[in-house]
Amino acid sequence: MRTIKIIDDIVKDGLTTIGEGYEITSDVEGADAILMRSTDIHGMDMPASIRCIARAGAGVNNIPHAELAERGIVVFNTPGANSNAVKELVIGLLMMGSRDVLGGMQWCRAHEDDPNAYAEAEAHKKAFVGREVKGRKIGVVGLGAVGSKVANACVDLGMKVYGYDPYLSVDHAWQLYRDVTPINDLDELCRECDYLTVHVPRKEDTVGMIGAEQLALLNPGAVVLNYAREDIIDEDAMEAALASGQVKQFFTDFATPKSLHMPRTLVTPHSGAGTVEAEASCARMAVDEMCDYLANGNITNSVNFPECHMGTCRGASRIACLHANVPNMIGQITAILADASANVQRMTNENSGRAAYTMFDTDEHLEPQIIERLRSIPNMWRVRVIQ
Ligand SMILES: NC(=O)C1=CN([C@@H]2O[C@H](COP(=O)(O)OP(=O)(O)OC[C@H]3O[C@@H](n4cnc5c(N)ncnc54)[C@H](O)[C@@H]3O)[C@@H](O)[C@H]2O)C=CC1
Ligand SMILES: O=C(O)CCC(=O)C(=O)O
Repeated sequence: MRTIKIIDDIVKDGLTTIGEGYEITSDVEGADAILMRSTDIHGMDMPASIRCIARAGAGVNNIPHAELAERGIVVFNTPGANSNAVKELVIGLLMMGSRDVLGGMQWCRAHEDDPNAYAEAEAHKKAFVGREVKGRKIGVVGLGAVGSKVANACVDLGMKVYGYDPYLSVDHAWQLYRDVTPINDLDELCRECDYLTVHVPRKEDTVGMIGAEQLALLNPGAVVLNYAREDIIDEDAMEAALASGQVKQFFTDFATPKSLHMPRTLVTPHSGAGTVEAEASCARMAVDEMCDYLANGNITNSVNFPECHMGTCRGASRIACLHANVPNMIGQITAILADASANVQRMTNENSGRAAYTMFDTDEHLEPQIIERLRSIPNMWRVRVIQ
């Protein structure tokens, strides 16, 4: 029986794909895997039993995945599974930033006991006049699963859409409407934008990438949205831009001590992906990735190990080796197997960045001392006997 520790609220619907042979445990100690969402697990004592962590969501800045790779722990995420939810909210907020919907509603509520409210509303409605987004310029920073959908939806709204993404994947490029104009320079993208929205992961080169300089390039009275991570946009710079009127309205999904006190800032409680559909599809994808890894060693959508698929084991035994991406690892593995006269049925090796993965099926079970020899190869992070 394999055991899974669930951190965070994972919707029941998403757990339905956990098949037989798995049980949910309340104790992380001794668990095989962790299923989680946004809790920050930096600094968490990670038991040696944990083989993988599946993050039901896109961002993995809450998980020390590089460090965990070296402990042989595979970290998965669920690319694209919640992107439509974020897109829909961003488009809704774009409208809120263009028409004073909230101000108008608050005015009506404040007049709930006024018998003349109906007539007074007609007289007051001018105070809530907005502008249309059609024909306005929007800059989209990051054109991945979320950004590409936001950009396309803005084209559908008749906006002039510009996108900045130096690492744009071929898949996402294919999905982009041809009316989205790619811009190779961030400052150029920001220049004279009426709207700016960020959809990049939190990493070294994205933290604070929108600062005072970029905000100053926007058209005065611009609307800015941050549904990526709290520090992609420099908060001090944003506060100053809001105070000067350079930014008319700021929407953010992150209730930081500062954002909650900034003028003309509307904050949501990290609810960009908060739809039943997104929660279920993230959970299902995370569960599928986790179970396929635990049962078969296959890796899909890992952020710290390469993609690797060998179906189900057809031999007597399947062994997976998680190791550093350095020369002569396969040479050392095969030398040990040759020494043991082990017949390898199938073998695959993949690498990405600092990590590599070698998986093989053998005709017979390997003796424990052979497994120990594999484990003792320098730069070998973990050897799993899957079957
Ligand atoms: N508020 C919420 O509930 C949610 C927030 N997010 C956040 O949004 C981020 C993006 O999500 P997805 O679109 O699903 O991820 P994704 O990985 O599909 O897209 C990210 C895009 O950012 C681009 N990028 C990376 N570095 C860049 C840079 N320096 N400059 C410009 N572009 C850069 C990548 O090339 C990629 O195309 C996530 O990492 C997460 O932090 C995602 C989903 C829900
Ligand atoms: O799990 C969540 O609720 C947050 C979603 C998110 O931020 C992400 O997918 O990156």
